[in-house]
Amino acid sequence: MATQEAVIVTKNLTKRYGAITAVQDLNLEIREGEIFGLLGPNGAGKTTTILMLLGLTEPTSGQALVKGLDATRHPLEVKRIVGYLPDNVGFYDDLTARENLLYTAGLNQIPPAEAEKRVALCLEQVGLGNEANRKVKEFSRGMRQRLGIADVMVKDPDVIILDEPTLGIDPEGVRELLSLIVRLSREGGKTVLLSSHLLHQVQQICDRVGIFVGGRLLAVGPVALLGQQVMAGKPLEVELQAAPDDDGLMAALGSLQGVTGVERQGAYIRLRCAPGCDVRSELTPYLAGRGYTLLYLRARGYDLDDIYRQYFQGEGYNDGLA
Ligand SMILES: Nc1ncnc2c1ncn2[C@@H]1O[C@H](COP(=O)(O)OP(=O)(O)OP(=O)(O)O)[C@@H](O)[C@H]1O
Repeated sequence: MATQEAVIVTKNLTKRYGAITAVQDLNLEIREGEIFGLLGPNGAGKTTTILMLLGLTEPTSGQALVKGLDATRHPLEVKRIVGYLPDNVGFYDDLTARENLLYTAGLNQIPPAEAEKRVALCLEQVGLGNEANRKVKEFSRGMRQRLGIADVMVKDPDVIILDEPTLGIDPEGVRELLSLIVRLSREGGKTVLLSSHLLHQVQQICDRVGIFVGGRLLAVGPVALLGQQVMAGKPLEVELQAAPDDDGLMAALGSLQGVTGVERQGAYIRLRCAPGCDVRSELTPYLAGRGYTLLYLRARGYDLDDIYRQYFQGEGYNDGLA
């Protein structure tokens, strides 16, 4: 569980590449044991931020601190406490999973007997215990990512940074990977920073998210709170499905008091409510009284896709980033 102690802190962190400002005045605090999602489209500055936190890129101005250590001044100490999974993790394809992790253990000066134990445990933790002696070239992308997490775990870091960890993995693989990340945080007490543009996935596991666009952090908080902020003062829109889905249903919905608009959107019907009005609690009895059954109901604007879109629209971005 997250405590109040900040493990990752950035203070007016800024990085310019010539005329391009990749990261602008970033002020962020990530607490111990927290899973924090850094969200943004390609080019938002996520990777640049991560590289500055690891001491791999020098900030133009400002500071990146990990457990109080300035990443620019103490890159080696920071690397000791941070495990980093880049978006394109590299392994020796002709070596087995176990041999690859033993190599990492060696680089981290873990004594051989201890290394054998840790490697076996890490492979077990990521569900690759039975694949330890298979060559990595036979692994799927999902297996490689899990091996990447095992590789990060070998040195038992306090902080884990994952750059687009779920990219290119099938839905089942994504589920496994996300539950693994949650276990590392909840059971292992690790602080996790992950970057992603895959919103539904991040929404499931992050305690807080930061929305990052054009090098600037536009909003930070738990997903539910960001939803409330984005939607404050706007009329409620709900999305629903009901059966039987006939013309009478549309007419009935249109005559419900407090509804100002009804339209079809693909498989769903979208209702717009009058300002300050919320018809959700009335819908089930209202429809049941007219012979309809409510099958699905959701308030729009409160999940991460909607929140993200609102911020992008404000910044001149458009849809299609799910
Ligand atoms: N070494 C570099 N030299 C010049 N410009 C760079 C360099 N690295 C990044 N940039 C620029 O900085 C901006 C932020 O890039 P960054 O890779 O941090 O974004 P990102 O959010 O991680 O995106 P992606 O998901 O595509 O990796 C981009 O405009 C990019 O072109």
